[in-house]
Amino acid sequence: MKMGTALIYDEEMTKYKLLWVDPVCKIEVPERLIVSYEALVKSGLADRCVSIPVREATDAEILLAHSEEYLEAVKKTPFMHLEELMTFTQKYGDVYFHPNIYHCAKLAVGATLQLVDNVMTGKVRNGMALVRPPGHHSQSSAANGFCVFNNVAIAAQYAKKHHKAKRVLIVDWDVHHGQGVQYCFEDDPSVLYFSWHRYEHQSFWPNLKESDFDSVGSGKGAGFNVNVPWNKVGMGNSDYLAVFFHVLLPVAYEFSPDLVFICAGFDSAIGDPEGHMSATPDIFAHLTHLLMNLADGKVCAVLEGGYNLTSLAQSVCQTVQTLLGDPAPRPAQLGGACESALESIHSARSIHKKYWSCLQHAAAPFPEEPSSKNRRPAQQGGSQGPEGDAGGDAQREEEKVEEKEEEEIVWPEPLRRVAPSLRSALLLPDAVECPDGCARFSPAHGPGPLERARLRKSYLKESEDEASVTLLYNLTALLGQMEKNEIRNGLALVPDVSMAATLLTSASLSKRVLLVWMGEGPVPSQIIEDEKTLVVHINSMEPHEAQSKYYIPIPLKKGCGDTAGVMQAVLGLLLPLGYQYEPGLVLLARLPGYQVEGGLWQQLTCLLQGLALGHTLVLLQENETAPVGITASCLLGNAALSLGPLVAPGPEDVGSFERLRLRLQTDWPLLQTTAPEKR
Ligand SMILES: CC(O)(O)CCCCCNCCCN
Ligand SMILES: [Zn+2]
Repeated sequence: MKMGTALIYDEEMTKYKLLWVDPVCKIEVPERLIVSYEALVKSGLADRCVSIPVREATDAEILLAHSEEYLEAVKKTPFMHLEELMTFTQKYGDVYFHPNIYHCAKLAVGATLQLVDNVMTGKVRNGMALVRPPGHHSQSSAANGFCVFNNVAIAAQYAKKHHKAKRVLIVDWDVHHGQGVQYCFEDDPSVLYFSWHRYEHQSFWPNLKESDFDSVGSGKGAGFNVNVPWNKVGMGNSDYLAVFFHVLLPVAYEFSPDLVFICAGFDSAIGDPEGHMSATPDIFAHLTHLLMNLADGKVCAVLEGGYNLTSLAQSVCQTVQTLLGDPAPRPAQLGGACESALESIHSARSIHKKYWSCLQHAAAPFPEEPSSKNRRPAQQGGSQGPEGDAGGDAQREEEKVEEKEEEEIVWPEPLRRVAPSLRSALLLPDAVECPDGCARFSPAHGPGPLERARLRKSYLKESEDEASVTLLYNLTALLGQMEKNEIRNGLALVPDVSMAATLLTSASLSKRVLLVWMGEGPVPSQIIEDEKTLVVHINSMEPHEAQSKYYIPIPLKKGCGDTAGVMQAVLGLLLPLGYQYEPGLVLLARLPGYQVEGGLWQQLTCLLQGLALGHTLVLLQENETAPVGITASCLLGNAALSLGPLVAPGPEDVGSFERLRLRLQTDWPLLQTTAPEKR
C-alpha cells in the first residue's frame, strides 16, 4: 500500500495583497500562508512530507469550471493599474484583485492538480496543498469571497477527466458555504459535495437561500449536495463530530468515493473573526482521520479560509500530522451536539432520507411551512443562548445587533502527538509468520515464579500449561509497553479470546478500556461487571435490553458479516460511544468463527485507531490466522480497503439501532441526532 504525504506550497502565492482599504477583504493576507508553512517547518512536519512543486494551471484546466469570458477578463488584470483593478474588483463581491493575483490563482489551481496527479497515480497516499487565493466561492463567470478560480471544483473535474475518477467526495469544513462548488456540481451525481457553514437563518454571508439544508442538488444530482447550516455561532468539537457520525460519514460510505477532497478552511476553528466557532485545532486531526479510510486513503486537502493566524497554523499542523499517520490526540471532553446543531443535523438527515438508505430511519422531513420554514420565533434567539441545550460545548451567543469587538479568545496549545518508536507489535505462535513492518513481541524478561503462580491461579485454574502462562504474561507485558507509549498498537493470536480479554481488561492500568466484541460468543460476566470497561458487542443475537450503561449489545439480524449493518453500527453508534467514552485502550476482540469480509474488518481496525492515542490491541483466535495480514496492514497505518457502495442495512436492524440510540442517548449524548423537542 502506498504511504507518503505530499505537501505542495510555493511562496510565490504569498506575493499578492490588498492594495486599498476594504474592511471585508483585509483579513485575507499573505501571512496566512507564511505562518502555516512556517509552523509545518518548525514542527518538523514539512520534512516528513514529500515536497511536490507547484505549476501554473493551463487555460484548458481553468475552463473545466470557468467561462472563457471570465478567464479572458482575469487575464487582463496583471496589466491594470490601481484604479482599473479597483473598478474591475467592483464587478464582484467580497474579493480583491492585484497585478499578481492571476499568476497566484493559476498556481493555486496548478498546485491542487499536482496533488491530484500524485495521489491518483499512487506516488503518495494523500497530501495537502497550501494555497491562496482560495477557491470554493468562485463561480463559472465570477470571482467571489477572496476566490478567483475554484481550485477544488477544477480539480474534481480534472480527476474525473484525466484519472477516470468515478465518484468524488468534496468535504468542505470551511465555515463559509462554498456556493461555487455547489453550483458547479448541482446536477452531477458523480460529485458529492458536503458543506457545513455559518448561516444563522440566512443572515450570515453569503446570505443565500440555497445554502440551507433543503438544497440537495437537482435532476440526477438530487441527493448529492449536503448542506448543514449552523444557525448559531459557538459550534464546537462535539457538534462537528456529531455531524460527521450522523450525516457525513454514513452518506460518504454509502457513496464510496474513489477520491476525497477536503476544502480545508480553518475559519471554522476557535478564534476566527469570520467563524466565531469554538472548535479547537485538534478536532481537525479527528475529522481528517475519519475521512482517511474512504477511497483507499486517497485524500487531497486544499486550503480555503482561516483568518486567525494562530488557530490557522495549529489546525494546518493537526491536519498534516494526521495525514502523515501520527496518532490522533485525545479529544477534549466531548458532550452531545447542542440543540441548534441537533436541529441542523435532524434537518439534513430528514431531507436526505429519500436519497440515502443509511438515513432511512431518520424521521420524515417536516412538511414545508411556507413562511416560517424552520425559522425560530424571534424570542427564542437573542442573547440568552439556546435553552434546553443538550450539553456539549458551551454555545457562545453572538450579540445579534453587531459583532462585539474581537475580545481576545484563548485556547490551550494542542498537545504534542508523539508516535511511539515501535508502531505494531504482534504476539504470534512461532509457527505463524510475522507480516513485514511489524515486530514479533517478546518481553524484556520472562515471568518469575511468583508471576507464573499468580497467572496460573487467576486464569488457568492451576493448570500446568506453561505455554499459556507465558502467553498471558507476554500479553500483560505488551499491554504495559503500550500504556507507556513505547508501542503504539498490537495484535495477539490467543488460544482463548475470552480469557485474554478478561486478563487484559483487569490488568489494564488505563482508567477506561473500550472492548469491541465481534461475534456470537458471550462476553465474560467479569468484564461486563467491570465499570471501567465499556463493552460494545456487535453480534446477531436477538436484541435484548442492555444489561448496563457499560454493556451495549448491537444486534444485527444478518450477523457481523452484514457490511452495511456493521458500518451503520460503527459510524452511528460505536464511534460516537468511543469518542465520548475517551478510553485509554481499545481492545478489538474477534471471536472464533466470526465471518466477516476483509474490507469491513479493516475499516473497523482503522477507524478505532482514532481513539486512545492509537493504542489498539486486536485479539484473534489462535487457529484463525487468515486475518493476521490484513489486520497488521491496518495497524501499520495503511488505509482500509474501500468497501464499494453500501446497500441498505436491513430494516429490522435499522429499527433496533434506532431503539438502542433512543435508549442510550441520555447516558451518551453524542448519539443524539435530533433536538429534544423533536423526539
Ligand atoms: C475562503 C473563505 O470562505 O474563507 C472566504 C470567505 C469570504 C468572506 C467574505 N466576508 C464576508 C463578510 C462577513 N463577515
Ligand atoms: Zn471561509
